[in-house]
Amino acid sequence: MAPSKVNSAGDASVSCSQPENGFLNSLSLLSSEKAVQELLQQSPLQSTDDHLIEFSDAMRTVAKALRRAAEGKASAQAEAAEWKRKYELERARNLHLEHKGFLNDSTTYINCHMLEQSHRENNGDEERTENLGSPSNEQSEHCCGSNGICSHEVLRDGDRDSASKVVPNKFARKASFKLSWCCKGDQSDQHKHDIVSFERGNITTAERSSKQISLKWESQPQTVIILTKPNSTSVRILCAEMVRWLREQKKLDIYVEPRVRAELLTESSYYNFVHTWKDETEIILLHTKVDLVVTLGGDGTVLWAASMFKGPVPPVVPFSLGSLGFMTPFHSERYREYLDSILKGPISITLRHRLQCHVIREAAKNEYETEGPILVLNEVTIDRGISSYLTNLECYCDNSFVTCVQGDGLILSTTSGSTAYSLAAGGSMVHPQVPGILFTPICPHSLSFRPLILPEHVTLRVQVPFNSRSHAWASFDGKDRKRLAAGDALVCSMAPWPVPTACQVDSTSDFLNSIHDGLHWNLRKTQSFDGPRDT
Ligand SMILES: NC(=O)c1ccc[n+]([C@@H]2O[C@H](COP(=O)([O-])OP(=O)(O)OC[C@H]3O[C@@H](n4cnc5c(N)ncnc54)[C@H](O)[C@@H]3O)[C@@H](O)[C@H]2O)c1
Ligand SMILES: Nc1ncnc2c1ncn2[C@@H]1O[C@H](COP(=O)(O)OP(=O)(O)OP(=O)(O)O)[C@@H](O)[C@H]1O
Repeated sequence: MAPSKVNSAGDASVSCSQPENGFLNSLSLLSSEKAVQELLQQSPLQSTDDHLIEFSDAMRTVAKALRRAAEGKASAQAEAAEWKRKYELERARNLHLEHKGFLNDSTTYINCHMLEQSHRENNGDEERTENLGSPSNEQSEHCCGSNGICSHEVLRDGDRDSASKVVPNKFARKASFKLSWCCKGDQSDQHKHDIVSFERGNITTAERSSKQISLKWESQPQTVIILTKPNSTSVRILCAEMVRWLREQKKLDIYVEPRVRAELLTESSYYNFVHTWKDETEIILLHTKVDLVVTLGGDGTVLWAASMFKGPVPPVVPFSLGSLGFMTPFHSERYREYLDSILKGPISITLRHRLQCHVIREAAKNEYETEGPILVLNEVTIDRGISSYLTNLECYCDNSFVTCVQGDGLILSTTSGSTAYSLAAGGSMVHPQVPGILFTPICPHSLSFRPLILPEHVTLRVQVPFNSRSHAWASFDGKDRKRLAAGDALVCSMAPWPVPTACQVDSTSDFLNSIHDGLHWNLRKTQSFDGPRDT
């Protein structure tokens, strides 16, 4: 009988030494197959299997340990980056103050103080000093008491000491305001943190989700920044008109971008009073000077405005001069009427949450090499860029494995961004006031990949694995593309600084108007009355 062999893969191979004898060959084949069956049931193979199972278990344990180590590293790096950013912000602020002589020159101190005082008095605004400079003793936790929160809490403008008490900024010219959560048209007594109450052992939910947020100025706004869509004649004309009106009728200080100031001055030297800034350091400090942001353009201009404020954002009034205008409820023709009532207040606002993203490089030797955070109002997208290969993205939520995205990419979106790219990729539309993060795949190569909505408190990590065929690309509100190489990760969580946007009516009406007018949501001709019906 011809000898039968089993190769390393467990396949049987038969050597036939006498090919001329067909009958004998068939016989030997049959007996070889039998021998193979017998061999397969023998213990050496069984034990090989056992070893393989043991080995793969061990590999899995090693992989798990490696993943945990990588996760620990990523979150430590994210935390380090956040501390670095805070340090840099503080340093920039100190440099700026030093530059202005506020810190060292006592003469300047007094002069500035007097100047500031006289400016306030000229504006009939002595009250503002009290608001900003001397929080009363009862204001131990929230200076506005329990019925609402103040501007410095929403804007978190960093003027707090380590014990989290408000450090009064004597020179701040910013108007202060108070936010309160109203329910069915009434001012609610409940503070924003009263989401649940525990009475007599029962847990009940407060009606937080139905509450409209109202902003009430506690001192008159004095400084407005106008941000405009570039290369638009209608925007340029409106901007010039609005600057003149705000100056002459409302006596406001006005900031515009350097490009816009140059355009205004080309038109007339009248616009010499308009302020601008020179460099990034001054942009970082804008939120300490500006009371209100006005945008003239479409949604892209609102995104642009939000991106200028890497920390706290003053209330934004978005005027619609674009094609879609999901976040721009104010019609530009009626700007006088709208601005008049907004400057008086109170106004309904939508607190639009932003996501804070860190790119963590595998190659970073230490936390100082980690890139600074990027804040997005709509979404961060991780996609395949120009690569023709599927993305392979490992996703974790608070260090638990979520899934691997194999497809064109992944969108991590805010609820404000739910009507933008995420919607086009099949995500749900979510009211902007709902706190959450949307996890929406882009063209997943799988039949069962439904989009997710995760709670606001989670930290998401999207990692390009080492066995990925190509790089991935991250983009932030459709801008600023960054390459993610194998081993790089993007860590994303809710940012502490929302964008407060003024509502035309209220948060819910504005959202519904946008999906009806902007997207023609569920538009269908009404079925006619005549025809068959249930009897
Ligand atoms: N396939 C898509 O739908 C797709 C692709 C790429 C980017 N985008 C979106 O474009 C945004 C960048 O906007 P841009 O103006 O700088 O670029 P853009 O000029 O290309 O305009 C994108 C369009 O998206 C609309 N849009 C933006 N934010 C929106 C929102 N929150 N809700 C509803 N519609 C919104 C804008 O009105 C505009 O019509 C990105 O954040 C992304 O969401 C969408
Ligand atoms: N001040 C600005 N400086 C530089 N770029 C800006 C500025 N404002 C807007 N942009 C950019 O210009 C582009 C178009 O802006 P925007 O979306 O506001 O106008 P639109 O396309 O006419 O309106 P819509 O978004 O409604 O279609 C966006 O990509 C946006 O990022």
